[in-house]
Amino acid sequence: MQILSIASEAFPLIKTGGLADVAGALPFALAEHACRVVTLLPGYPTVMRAIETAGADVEVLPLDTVLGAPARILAVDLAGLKLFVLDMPTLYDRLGGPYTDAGGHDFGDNWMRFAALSKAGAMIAQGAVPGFLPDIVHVHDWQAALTPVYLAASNRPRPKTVLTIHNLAFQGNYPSAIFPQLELPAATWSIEGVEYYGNVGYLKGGLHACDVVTTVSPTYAKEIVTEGSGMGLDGLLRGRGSRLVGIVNGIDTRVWDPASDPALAANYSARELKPRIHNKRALEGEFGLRRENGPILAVVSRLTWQKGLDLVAEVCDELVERGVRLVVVGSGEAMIEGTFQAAHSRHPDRVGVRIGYDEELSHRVQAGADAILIPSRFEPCGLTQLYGLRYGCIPVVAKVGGLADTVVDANYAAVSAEAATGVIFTPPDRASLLEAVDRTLGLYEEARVWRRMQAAAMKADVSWTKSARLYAGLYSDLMKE
Ligand SMILES: Nc1ncnc2c1ncn2[C@@H]1O[C@H](COP(=O)(O)OP(=O)(O)O[C@H]2O[C@H](CO)[C@@H](O)[C@H](O)[C@H]2O)[C@@H](O)[C@H]1O
Repeated sequence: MQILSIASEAFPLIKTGGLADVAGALPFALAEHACRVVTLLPGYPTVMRAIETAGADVEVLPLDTVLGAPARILAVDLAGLKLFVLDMPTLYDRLGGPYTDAGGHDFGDNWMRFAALSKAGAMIAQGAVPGFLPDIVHVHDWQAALTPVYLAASNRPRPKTVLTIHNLAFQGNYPSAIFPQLELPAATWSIEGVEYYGNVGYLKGGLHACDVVTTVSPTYAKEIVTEGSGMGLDGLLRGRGSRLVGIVNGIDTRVWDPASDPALAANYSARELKPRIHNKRALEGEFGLRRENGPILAVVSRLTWQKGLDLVAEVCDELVERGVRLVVVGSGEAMIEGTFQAAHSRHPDRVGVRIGYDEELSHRVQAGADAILIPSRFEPCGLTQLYGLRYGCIPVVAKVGGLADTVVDANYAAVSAEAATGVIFTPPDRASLLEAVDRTLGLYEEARVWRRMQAAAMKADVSWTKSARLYAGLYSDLMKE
């Protein structure tokens, strides 16, 4: 099967969050199921530089103008991924990140940048690149969600389409004034098309037009059809019935492997856990933490309301009172960043804070901390708890979305059966979080129980194996329709 995947980021070329991890790892797992995936990415400067640095062979393929501007497709193999890169310097060759300028503000023309990505994807899906015709088009999030809309609106043969929701909070809604520039037929300005309460809704349009909607965990698939968690799209999603499927994310177990990870001070495994302590000592050094025997709790995350990190920021003093040391790596809302920094000033050798994004450091934190706090208010899947499991960094998570699907709570029965892999709490509020921390500290005190939990966590299957099989099955069912 030939799959065209369309995403606005893919690890290791460009990453701001979990979408990149999934778009970068799933193609490898799907290869085991005879799916050949080519991923279409925008030609951001980092992507173009990576191509140049690697000295990779680039095939340049002409493309008709995309939304009125000249464009071309580069076909290249990079970091093991087969890529199409949409080279449109007017849209992508600029300073900043994939979505924001150097000051962190959204680019004003993101509607055009990602409509162009979607439109180019639709053109490729219908044979614009000689010799390439996909069986399935798999698009990710609002940035690629217009591809199924363009395809459904065309009267030429088209492949079947799958749209994956990684986070319903980001929908790509824009004023109606942009509609004429999207080059969509007038009929798509409708309730079955992209019209969304008088605006243009990219995700909304895609959710209607695609053949199957998937999201990244079974529990999130159930949550988003409810009014409380559907973010305005629950009615539409309910209407899709069995065409909405939850498939839990895996992780790239080659990149995330404590036994061989080059970022660590010492490698270790479920069988040989002892060297893990060297990573803890190294983490204490790196963050200037007081060296002692108590636990280190960690946060590696966007510092946002979604992730519930205002809750952690507010209880830093209580954590310190309990003898906990805390390490925070992340960036996001200024209030939360400031609260963590203030906690660091009050407790410089107990609360270590690194504001920013650092991929290697995130590996060292998972290897050196004892537990990772993930008190998300909603979480489609979550990957940091999976990294935590793999690295024996016990996840302490809110009972939502994929967190509930991937962690086994250390209740009495699970601990007795040596099946517990973490601590789950609900609701995501300050009191429950502190209770969960107390429970975690109690488990940590019992060294044998803790070691067994670490071993169970590290043995949990967090790979893509099962889920890649589900995606491959979904694709082949669609092809038979
Ligand atoms: N400061 C920092 N330095 C280094 N690394 C950092 C970092 N901050 C975050 N990261 C990394 O970014 C990724 C975040 O992935 P998540 O799945 O936890 O959340 P995200 O909300 O981005 O993804 C959305 O999409 C994914 C993929 O489907 C879903 O799992 C998730 O629930 C959904 O919200 C992880 O790889 C994490 O290690």
